[in-house]
Amino acid sequence: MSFRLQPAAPNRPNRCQLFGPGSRTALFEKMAASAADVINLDLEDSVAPDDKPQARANIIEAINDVDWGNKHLAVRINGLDTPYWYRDVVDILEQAGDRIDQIMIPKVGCAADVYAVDALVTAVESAMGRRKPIALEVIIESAAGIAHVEDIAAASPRLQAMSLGAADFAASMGMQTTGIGGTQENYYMQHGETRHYSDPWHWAQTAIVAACRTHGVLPVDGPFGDFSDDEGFRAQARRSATLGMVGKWAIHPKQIALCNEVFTPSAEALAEAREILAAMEQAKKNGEGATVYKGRLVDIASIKQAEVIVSQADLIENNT
Ligand SMILES: CC(C)(COP(=O)(O)OP(=O)(O)OC[C@H]1O[C@@H](n2cnc3c(N)ncnc32)[C@H](O)[C@@H]1OP(=O)(O)O)[C@@H](O)C(=O)NCCC(=O)NCCSC(=O)C[C@H](O)C(=O)O
Ligand SMILES: [Mg+2]
Repeated sequence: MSFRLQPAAPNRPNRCQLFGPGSRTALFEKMAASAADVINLDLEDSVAPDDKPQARANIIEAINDVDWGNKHLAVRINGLDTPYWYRDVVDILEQAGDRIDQIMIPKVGCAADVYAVDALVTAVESAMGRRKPIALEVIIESAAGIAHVEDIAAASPRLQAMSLGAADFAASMGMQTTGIGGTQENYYMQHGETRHYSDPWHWAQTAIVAACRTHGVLPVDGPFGDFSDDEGFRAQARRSATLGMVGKWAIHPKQIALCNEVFTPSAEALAEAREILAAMEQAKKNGEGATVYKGRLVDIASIKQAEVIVSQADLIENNT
């Protein structure tokens, strides 16, 4: 136990991050009208190289002109290994108004990657007299990223969120799969005649959650590629929520409701959390630190567990 308190993560809903290519302007109004908490306008891998300048211009226009309501509005810039990223940052922060909230940095491999973008953002903000500080989010999607995950989580006071990018992560790790998230056919234990499927993303997810929780950053699960597989999406998202992630990406509008369903505590979970708090309140009055709730132990740590669920529900109720 450390005497230092764990810092709180940003107090905003982040159940669903809806992505759309900056080159598909027809999607922007639909994204704005959706039920996603966060919008990620993309300049990176969903935009072909020849379309990058036009996509940048489209996104600047959309930031200025579309009514984004109360959505947290982010732009995914190109990676630091490309010639595009600095112009993404400079053009957006020079030409887009204050409605933009956040820049997402893909393929972050070390803390210095975040430092470099932070330095550029800080310089442009200062030169332009921008009053609203731009937040950052990062994607962990490489072997280097996961190896340096804790340093990355601590890299900038601007950092608000960190996602696992399953597709690039799998490629960087040399994983033998073309699936983006979810169950992988060849990742199982054999017990007698029965296959027990295991979760190849689990280790990276827990490393991300631990790094994020240590440094007050929101941990987010990335894409699930097969948007025709609702149950596969639910299973992946439920595992992520159980591990402490606060939300997941939607790469198709079908996935928005699934994100919101899984990352909003259910009425049953909320009722149980409130009953545990009431049971512990009664225990306190009785001078006890532990008591029995539905035949199981609850103690002072149970109060903190229950408060996670109650505060998630309150946050969503107060912001939607
Ligand atoms: C996946 C898509 C290319 C599918 O597009 P489309 O063929 O148009 O889908 P549908 O015909 O099924 O669309 C039905 C209606 O929904 C609208 N739509 C489609 N996509 C979106 C969206 N993203 N936001 C809002 N609305 C959307 C269509 O216009 C249809 O509307 P209507 O005609 O009125 O009914 C497409 O969904 C898409 O481009 N998705 C996002 C892709 C993307 O951004 N990818 C980047 C993130 S994932 C990644 O980069 C990997 C990661 O980094 C890693 O390494 O893991
Ligand atoms: Mg990627």
